[in-house]
Amino acid sequence: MSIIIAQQLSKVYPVAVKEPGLKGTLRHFFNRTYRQVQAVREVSFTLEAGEMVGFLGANGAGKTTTLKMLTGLIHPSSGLVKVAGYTPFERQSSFLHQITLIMGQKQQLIWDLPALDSLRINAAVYGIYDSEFRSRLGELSEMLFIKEQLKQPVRKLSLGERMKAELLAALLHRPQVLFLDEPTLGLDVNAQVAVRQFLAEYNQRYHATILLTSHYMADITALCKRVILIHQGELIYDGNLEGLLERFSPYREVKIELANSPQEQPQSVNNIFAKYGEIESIQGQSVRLLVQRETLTNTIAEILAQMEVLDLTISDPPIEEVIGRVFSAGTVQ
Ligand SMILES: Nc1ncnc2c1ncn2[C@@H]1O[C@H](COP(=O)(O)OP(=O)(O)OP(=O)(O)O)[C@@H](O)[C@H]1O
Repeated sequence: MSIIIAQQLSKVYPVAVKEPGLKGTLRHFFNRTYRQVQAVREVSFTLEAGEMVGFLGANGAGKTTTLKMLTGLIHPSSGLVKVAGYTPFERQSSFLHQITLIMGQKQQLIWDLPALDSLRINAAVYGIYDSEFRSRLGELSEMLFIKEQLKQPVRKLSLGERMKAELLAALLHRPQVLFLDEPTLGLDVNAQVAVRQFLAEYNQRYHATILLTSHYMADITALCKRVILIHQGELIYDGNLEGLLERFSPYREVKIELANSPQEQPQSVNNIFAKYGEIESIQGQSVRLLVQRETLTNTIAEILAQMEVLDLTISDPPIEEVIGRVFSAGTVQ
């Protein structure tokens, strides 16, 4: 059976509406009116044990709301949600032992204390015995390359070290299901890579299931074969990364290195290439075009027949660009 099941999951937030000024405040006090914000609308998906899935969406798409429903922090307005066989919002202790929620922008470690003290508190909360605590601490700190820093007050740690300590704290009870909301937010490139490597290793070692949101596509491409995309609260794609490119980008990027610089005026050069596809740039002998996938083979054959070409490469446009286009389009067919 799937370890995560979301069926027709919806969340509507009632938001109090207040007119400006004193009159508005008084009216609001005696007769409160509400507006409904549909944050998530009939979202359905399942995850199998051991899967690592990217959960993508623009700001305000409903990702955090969905994660909160999956971890039982909020009730769904309608729909069904099961995680590891439990109904999350019942918040049973045995359920909480199986999951963790890590939010990049929130911290659970106590700021003025060494991380080790917070870890000991967590161990006590989860009923982890001392010998087991030591062994898990040793294992996780080795995987995260953090040890001595755990003895310093958290406020003195770098952002990357703090995130590692946060991960350690969140995983001490060895959860099977990890919900990660922007775990690499604000980290420098090296720290991002370290967190990614750690997550991949945790997933492998414990066969853990991971649902991950991130605005850094590098996190997703490095870790997730499958992605779920939500847009304005609705699920618009669930499948592999390559399929996402096919579905939302009907183009491929063609880079051509010509043997000679075109002799014609810039406008005529544009006309020559415009018939092959959308011109991204023409700089000296280098031309970049977006060519429709269906016409790609014929177009390449024609270019090679018509021009002297030194080098030609075909690639998918960067995934950030494709997703950015989907989100900024406002609507998705
Ligand atoms: N407690 C709340 N009360 C009212 N509206 C809310 C509440 N939490 C979220 N919303 C609204 O629900 C929608 C979805 O928000 P959510 O935080 O789930 O999006 P998100 O995809 O996580 O965005 P981001 O990437 O910016 O974190 C937004 O329009 C947001 O304003």
